[in-house]
Amino acid sequence: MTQDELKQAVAVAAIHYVVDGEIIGVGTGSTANFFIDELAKIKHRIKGTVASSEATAARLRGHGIDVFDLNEVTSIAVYIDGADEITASGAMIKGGGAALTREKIVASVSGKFICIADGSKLVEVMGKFPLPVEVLPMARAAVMRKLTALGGQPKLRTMRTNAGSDQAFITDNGGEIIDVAGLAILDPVALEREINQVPGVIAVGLFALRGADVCLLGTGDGVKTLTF
Ligand SMILES: O=C(CO)[C@H](O)[C@H](O)COP(=O)(O)O
Repeated sequence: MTQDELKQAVAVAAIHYVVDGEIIGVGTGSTANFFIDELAKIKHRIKGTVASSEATAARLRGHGIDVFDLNEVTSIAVYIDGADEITASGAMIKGGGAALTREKIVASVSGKFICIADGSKLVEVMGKFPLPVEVLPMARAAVMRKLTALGGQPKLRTMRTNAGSDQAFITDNGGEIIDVAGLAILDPVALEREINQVPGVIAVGLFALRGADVCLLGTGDGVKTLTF
């Protein structure tokens, strides 16, 4: 099976976790996009959604699915999102799609976090995928020095402009993303706490303090359910 077929399979499996009549938190990325397309088929069963990015909100609205501002909502039954890496204990690296801050906020107010991922995302030790950290632009250099001191190799995420030059990638929140390579994350909870308290950090893409409750993992042998 291709990686896209595995993503599609876990998106279909995730529909089982959608709670009728409730608000559903929706993540960002290619796997989440497959899920949005599946959710559209049962949109009459849910009250609406909260989106973790402008891109996700646009895709949901494109399907005619209601998207609520988080401030209008008191509870979210379940949050469904992909991951860049996930461990056997449910800790994740997220933020490859630059939506880590909103993803963390929506996940934090959700009853359950269902991670949907193809099998390549399951790792023993996280860190091969560079850890995304969203920062206030004025703190970029200071935070990079701290991340270097922690043993990482930080790099500012850039994007190519229409004019062909590179400029800092700007998130939905007006932040910048630093991708940190070279970390072997042996204690994800401790590292998440440590990076969280660096002034200028908006959010770190480590989801260990609040990890996944369930991971639907797409494999050649079908969708495996890991419960944490
Ligand atoms: O954290 C994310 C976006 O910020 C995504 O969940 C993560 O990057 C996985 O993306 P994909 O489903 O495209 O592999």
